[in-house]
Order: sequence, then structure tokens, then C-alpha cells
Amino acid sequence: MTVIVPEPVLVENDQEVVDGGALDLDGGFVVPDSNAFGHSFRDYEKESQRKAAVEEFYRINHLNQTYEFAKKKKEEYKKLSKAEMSIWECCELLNEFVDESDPDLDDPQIEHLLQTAEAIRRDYPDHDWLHLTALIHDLGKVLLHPSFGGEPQWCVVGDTFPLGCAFDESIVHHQFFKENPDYKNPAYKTKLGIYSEKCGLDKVTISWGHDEYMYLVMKENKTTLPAAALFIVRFHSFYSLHRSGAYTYLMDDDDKEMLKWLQIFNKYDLYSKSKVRVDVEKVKPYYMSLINKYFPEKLRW
Ligand SMILES: O[C@H]1[C@H](O)[C@@H](O)[C@H](O)[C@@H](O)[C@H]1O
Ligand SMILES: [Fe+2]
Ligand SMILES: [Fe+2]
Repeated sequence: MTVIVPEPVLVENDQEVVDGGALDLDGGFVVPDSNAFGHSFRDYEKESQRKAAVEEFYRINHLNQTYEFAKKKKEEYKKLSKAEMSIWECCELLNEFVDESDPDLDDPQIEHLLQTAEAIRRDYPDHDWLHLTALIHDLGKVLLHPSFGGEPQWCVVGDTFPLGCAFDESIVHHQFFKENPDYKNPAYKTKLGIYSEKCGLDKVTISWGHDEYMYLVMKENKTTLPAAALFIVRFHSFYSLHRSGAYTYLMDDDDKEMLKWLQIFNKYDLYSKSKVRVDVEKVKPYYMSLINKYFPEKLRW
């Protein structure tokens, strides 16, 4: 059954740009109570047509995401030697992929990018950087594409979590970590593991996937987007931190400031998922102007 989720209601607000200071944690977005399938959002236990596949996704993901693995992948992809293309070309490539880890959506990813961007744009009209951040936040899923070796879903999508320290119980399908080789490693199984209190998230190795990859692409291609945009992209799947409040002892003061923006963003990323389609051709000129403002024409991927 397809349930049409009503468009987010726009409530007047006068936000200031990122350097301007004032930060309204409630942009006026009215959170819908059900997803595209008529269920509550991120309910991993609810019987649904996606439940079994999502569970299997997390079994394999939690088994294979180790500290060594994530380090190796980062080294490999940091070279950005796979492709050369513009941001928009990458958006179009995502047209063919459905995210197997997502219990709330089974539409091609380009729909999700535009829905997120348009929803946040309605509530934060003056924050153009936030609109573009929303448009690009999941572009790292292009790792699924054959030109990137067609990486399997388990190392591209899904929630992310720190490696090199204990797996927090708030992580989705935590039970599957028991099969992960790091689970019993004495160096990694304590609360802090290899890290120190307030070391800063930049020092923490996070499970490998589309977040960290897109962060690298943005940074290495010298985007002029603000630091908050890079933080949002890099940690948007780190739900145990931004939704459950786990691992906060790893954050430094800068991370704490940035987290506020991530929490604003998350509302739009999660709750804009619906069967309401955005007219791509209509909105494309606006997003092209933002891409030209904040990115070079061609990027290395
Ligand atoms: O884009 C992904 C996807 O939607 C996943 O299902 C979710 O687990 C991740 O956190 C998110 O970043
Ligand atoms: Fe994502
Ligand atoms: Fe997303």
C-alpha cells in the first residue's frame, strides 16, 4: 500500500545564515507520523515488506565492518582516482539505486535527495548552503555504481558507528556485532577503546560507507561550503550519536557546535521520505546555481 505523506507545512521563521548566530532548532517542519509504507519511521522490528531484507543487510554489515576494514577502504578511496564528474552528473547516476538498508523508502535515491533538499529549503529559505548540503548528502552512494567497482550495499549504506571501541547498544541490530572479529578484541571492547575522552570525532574511525566517502570528496575537491556542511555529510548516518546520544564523550567542543546543525538536518533527511515526487526539471536551475557557487565544475571521485 502506498500512503501519501502530506507536504511539510511551512511556518514563518526568520533564520540567519550560518555565521549569523541565531539557531532555531525547530525550523517549523511538521514531522509526519508515518513513512511511505504507513508505518512509523525507523522501526526495525515492525513486520513489513522490507523487514527481512533490512535485517539481513545489518547482519552482513555488522559482521564485516571492522577497524582494519574501514581504515583500508579510506586509504583506497582517498586517492579519488575512480572517476571525474560534476555534482549533477553524480545525482543522475543515483537514479538507478535503491537503498537496501532503509525501512522507510524504496524509491530511487535521486528522489530522496530532492525531497530532502526541497523540504529544508522551505523552512530555511535563506540558508542556501543547507539546501545544497541536503542535495548532496547521499551522493556517496555512487560507490554502488560499476565505475566504482560496484561495492556491495553493506559497505555503502546503513547507519554508521565508531570502530576501535565498544559497540553501543543503541546501534540498530546490535545483536549482530557478536560475530564481528572486533567484538572480542581486548583493545577495542572497552568504552574508550583506542580513543581518549573528548578526542574529537575527526580522530575516530567510523564504519566505512557513503558518509565518509562523500566527506572526502567534498574536502579534497575544496568545496567552499561551511564546516557544518562537511560535518553533516560525514556523520548523518551516525544515529547512535545524533539520535541516541551515545559516544558524546568522544566529541570536542567544535563537534558539539556542529551537532546542532546535524540534528536540524536529520529531521529533513528522515521525515521528508515520501511518495510525493519532486519535479526535477523545475528545480534543477536553482540547484545548479548552488553547485556552481560551492563546487568546481568537475570533481575527482
Ligand atoms: O542514507 C542512509 C539510509 O537511508 C540508511 O537506511 C540509514 O540507515 C542511513 O543512516 C542513511 O544515511
Ligand atoms: Fe545517507
Ligand atoms: Fe539521506
